[in-house]
Amino acid sequence: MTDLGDHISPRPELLRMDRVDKIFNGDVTALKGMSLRVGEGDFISLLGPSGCGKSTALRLISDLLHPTSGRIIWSGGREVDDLGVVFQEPTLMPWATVAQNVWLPFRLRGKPYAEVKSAVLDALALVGLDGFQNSYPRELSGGMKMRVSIARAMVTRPRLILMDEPFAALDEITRFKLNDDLLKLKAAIGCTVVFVTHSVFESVFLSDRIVIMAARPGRVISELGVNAPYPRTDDFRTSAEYAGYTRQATDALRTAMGEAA
Ligand SMILES: Nc1ncnc2c1ncn2[C@@H]1O[C@H](COP(=O)(O)OP(=O)(O)OP(=O)(O)O)[C@@H](O)[C@H]1O
Repeated sequence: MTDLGDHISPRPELLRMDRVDKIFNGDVTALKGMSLRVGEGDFISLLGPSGCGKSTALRLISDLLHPTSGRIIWSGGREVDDLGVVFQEPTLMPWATVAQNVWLPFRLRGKPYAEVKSAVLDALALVGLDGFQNSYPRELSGGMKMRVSIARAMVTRPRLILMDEPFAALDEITRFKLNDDLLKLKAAIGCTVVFVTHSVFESVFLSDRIVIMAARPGRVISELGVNAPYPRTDDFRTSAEYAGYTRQATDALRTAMGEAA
């Protein structure tokens, strides 16, 4: 399935996975022939059963892993500040304050706190944590810790944010709230998001494109465009249109799981 998404995403290309295979230890085919076009400003969800290679795809895009074959090409090349990553666990430093945690990507690039303080405080304000800069992670709820993790990922204003099931461990109400806020944040900073999830509901609410994957070997089997306008609110969550998209995504996922069985 090459040139996937060329017909669906009209936006300028940010990056492209071109027939990427990833084989671990010579015998585990985590991904086979994955092609994906990511457009500037897209919100793409990778949806699929456990083991279909969703996290492997994110790690390949973030350069933590290298393809066994195929290529990942950034249009116009990639700068160090172009990428932010959010994992399922907030992965905060417990001994450091919220502000020090969010400062980390700058610190790793040798930038003193005083120089980037306003960017750190802006990022915290954008995730709804105004005034929490001197708190420690242990003083925060699970949802607030995830907000810090998101602030850290976007503090350098990356062009692309990769998110690997960031809300899976949260209760449903907190998850809804973070879904709402993530869309607002994306609109505010104008970034592109590639988001991994097991949840059909979450993928439909957030995405303009859902890439459905199957396991053994991990591969893309179909793509669903969600052509509902942003901003999306609770009205969208309770609409017939939303129900229709969740039905289509569920059917596609069922096919993916059937193919994998
Ligand atoms: N470092 C590794 N070494 C060997 N095999 C690996 C490695 N990382 C992933 N795999 C295997 O590659 C396949 C895809 O794994 P991956 O974690 O990408 O799937 P996933 O879709 O993200 O799964 P989940 O939804 O459970 O997180 C699995 O069979 C997994 O066991």
